[in-house]
Amino acid sequence: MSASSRTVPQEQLPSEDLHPRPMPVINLGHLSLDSRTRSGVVNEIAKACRDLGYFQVINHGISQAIMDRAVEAASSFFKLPSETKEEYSSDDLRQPVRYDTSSKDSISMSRAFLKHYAHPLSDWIQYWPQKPPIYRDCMGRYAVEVRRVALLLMEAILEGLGLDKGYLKEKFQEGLQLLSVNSYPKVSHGATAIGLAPHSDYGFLTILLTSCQGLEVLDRSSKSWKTVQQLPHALHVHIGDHMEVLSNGQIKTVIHRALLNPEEARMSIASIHGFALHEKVTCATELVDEENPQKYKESSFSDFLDHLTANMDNKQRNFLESLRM
Ligand SMILES: O=C(O)CCC(=O)C(=O)O
Ligand SMILES: [Fe+2]
Repeated sequence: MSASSRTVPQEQLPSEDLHPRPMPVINLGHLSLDSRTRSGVVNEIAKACRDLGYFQVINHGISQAIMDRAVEAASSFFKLPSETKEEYSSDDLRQPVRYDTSSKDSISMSRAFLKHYAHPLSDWIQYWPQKPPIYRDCMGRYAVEVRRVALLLMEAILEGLGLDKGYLKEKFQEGLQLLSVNSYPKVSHGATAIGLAPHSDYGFLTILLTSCQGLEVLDRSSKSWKTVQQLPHALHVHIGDHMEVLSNGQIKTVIHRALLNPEEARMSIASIHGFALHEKVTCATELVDEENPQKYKESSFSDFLDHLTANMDNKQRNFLESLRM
């Protein structure tokens, strides 16, 4: 993740409204229907990506039970005693599993998180917490399902950019999946209402499952925060830094933040999808020409980790800015 470096600090901008405004909701089931219906959905996704960079998906094929159990596993993990959770603490960003609280990374204002890789599951699951006993099974099932959705979405987004169906398919198939499992307390009197400060996510796209309202996205045209609606059985999707690079700036990364919920403690599970650790992401040559010269340098997830490590205490550690040509 990279913190935003816009001129007005996003922390200081008020949320535009207290009530969620409708956001595009895409029926993913329609992607597998006849080609006319599919291209209608691809166009809807392309428009949402170009205009906003975020949308929600329904009819994605992940059962409510799988989603509920993943949230339950996450919430049970954070209820464990601190000593148990701290077994996973590390300053080394390359550890396969990492637990931390607000203190160290410069964007967690009031958040505890557990981050771990999830694909290929058989390589990583051995490092995941064994407590609570349901964690590996419930989070593993969700991870596999949400990755299937991410691959479907990637294919549709690339198609919407005019790239071939199957563009870089192998690199996406072999790509990494990072789960950021987040826990926020209920807002308490006199404390900051921001759980996670404004930032963008590094990968191509992020799919978020949240237990209750709290996520906000920065609307580029009005420069105001939009509350992300909490629709039953929907998942929220937003574009990350590497999709902006791949599309040569045709679609842009999304600055977002998490507010604490006044009613209840909040859990979220962000599934971030990118290429494999050392695989470089570059602007698609098909989207570069004289009128649209290459706008970003190539980079990998490993380069991103190096950037974060070198800018640990720096709130302006914007990865995407460092790639601009
Ligand atoms: O908790 C949320 O709603 C957002 C989490 C997030 O942005 C992240 O983990 O990168
Ligand atoms: Fe994020």
